Amino acid sequence: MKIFSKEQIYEGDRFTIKKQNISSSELMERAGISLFNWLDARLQGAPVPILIFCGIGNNGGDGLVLARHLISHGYNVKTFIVDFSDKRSKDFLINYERLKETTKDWPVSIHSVDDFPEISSQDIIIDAIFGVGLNRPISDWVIALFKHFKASKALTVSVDIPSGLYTDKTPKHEDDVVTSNLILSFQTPKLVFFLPETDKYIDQWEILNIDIDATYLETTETEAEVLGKYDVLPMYKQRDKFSHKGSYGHALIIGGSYGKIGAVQLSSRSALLSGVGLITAFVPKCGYIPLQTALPEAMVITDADKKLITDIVFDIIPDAVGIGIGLGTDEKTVKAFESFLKNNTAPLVIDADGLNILSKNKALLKYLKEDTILTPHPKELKRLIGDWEDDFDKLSKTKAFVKKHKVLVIIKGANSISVYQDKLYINSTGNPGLATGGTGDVLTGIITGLRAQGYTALESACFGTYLHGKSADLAIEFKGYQSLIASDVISYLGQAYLDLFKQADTPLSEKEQKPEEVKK
Ligand SMILES: NC(=O)C1=CN([C@@H]2O[C@H](COP(=O)(O)OP(=O)(O)OC[C@H]3O[C@@H](n4cnc5c(N)ncnc54)[C@H](O)[C@@H]3O)[C@@H](O)[C@H]2O)[C@H](O)CC1
Ligand SMILES: [K+]
Repeated sequence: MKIFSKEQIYEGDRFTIKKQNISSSELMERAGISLFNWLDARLQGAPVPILIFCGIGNNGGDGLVLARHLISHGYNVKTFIVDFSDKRSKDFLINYERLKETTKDWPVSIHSVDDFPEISSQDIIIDAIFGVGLNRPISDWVIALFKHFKASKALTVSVDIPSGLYTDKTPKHEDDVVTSNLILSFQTPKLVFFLPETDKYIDQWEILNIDIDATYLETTETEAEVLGKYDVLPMYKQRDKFSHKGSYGHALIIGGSYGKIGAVQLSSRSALLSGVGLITAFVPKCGYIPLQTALPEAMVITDADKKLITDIVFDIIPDAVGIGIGLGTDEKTVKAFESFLKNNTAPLVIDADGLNILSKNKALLKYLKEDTILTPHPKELKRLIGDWEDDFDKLSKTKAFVKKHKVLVIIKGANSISVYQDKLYINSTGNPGLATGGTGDVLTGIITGLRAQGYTALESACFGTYLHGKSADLAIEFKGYQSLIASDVISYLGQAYLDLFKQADTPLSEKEQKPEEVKK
């Protein structure tokens, strides 16, 4: 699913209005009706007090449309105008008048703390104060209103985006944003829904369709995309009836040091279960017996040294190499890594100590072949690209790094982001159960395995992170968050593949309804 920027959202509005020959207030009507349909389907006419707080721009306008439809369907609604500016938008004003026609009374205006209404924990707050148009610091009394919402403990539903959240920067203080329980966002999720620093403002979100022109949605290139099952499914490569083990590539995992052989075992096993035809592990001598015992399907090549990798030489021709897991950063290993980088021609995935060696020896970056995949967690990324001011700065610095070195970087985290050629691909699977040792080794193994099977760097990164997260999602249903270990993620990889072809068995939600159809 594409993530449109604020400018692209406004452009999509203009395009749709022109192409469908509708007015901007008709588009706002759709937005308000989609909110109404969503709420009505859940509330089923319940007389719960609904307090709608509207700003003076189009986000507020959406709130006014919602208020009108709820009121005319008999709901218990109180509408407030948060009067932070007298520059009311045209469509706000149209709907302000329309609401008056419906209720025969003006909504209540709030100008200061003295005007705040009492809010009970049983009420529902609709936050339609600021949408994507927020562009400067918010007045103190409006921030006090956000705090008043929070103190009430009422269920809070934000229209489009929690008020106070910018689309392109991180808020300075936590109190500057409405604490919302649910965001009903129009047409496209916003990038801030997926970033670690803004995660605390995002509880649940749903996308409401407002029929923005389909051609515009399809043809507009976006900076970011969030990848779900139907985005990765076309990447899947079917297996051919007459294929043999040579058809699915030979992956080589290079890593391990004394006490860290398990990492190589996890990576190699993951590569195997990702579907690779052959797997070889290159380890120090101490890894020979453990690997041959625990993973009989793997071939093992050993370094001359017992405990460390000191010279990476082998006589196989791998289709992809994953290097760095459990490797250590001993001087001899650094030398071996350097000479390997200079000579390697196979598609490459670098993780863990491989990344740490690169960070300490930036001169080695020039040896990275195009489309090398780097899989840093945030600390490794910081060592690689330097510190950042906020998540947006982190993304732009990563993009610059990716462009300069012509590589692909996967920023690992709750929503792992693959950064490639100026674009961000956000993974949608995974859960906090993955916060445990070894899961990164598993990811490296899966991605190396896919790469060896002929998936492109981008496909391997996107499909690999998807499968990795999906395995964990399926595994926790039986293991729970606490007891999930990296080996479980590998065990459920087969289920994650099978799940790609399972049909959704949930009925179509209101999201798929035509927004024009107000339910009677
Ligand atoms: N395609 C869609 O997604 C549609 C979305 N809609 C809704 O429109 C808003 C965006 O509306 P806009 O009028 O551009 O902005 P806001 O309502 O978010 O902002 C209010 C208004 O206030 C000014 N402003 C910004 N920051 C401040 C501040 N700190 N203090 C005072 N005033 C401020 C700003 O200049 C704006 O004019 C979107 O989120 C959706 O809810 C459309 O209804 C349909 C299409
Ligand atoms: K809002």
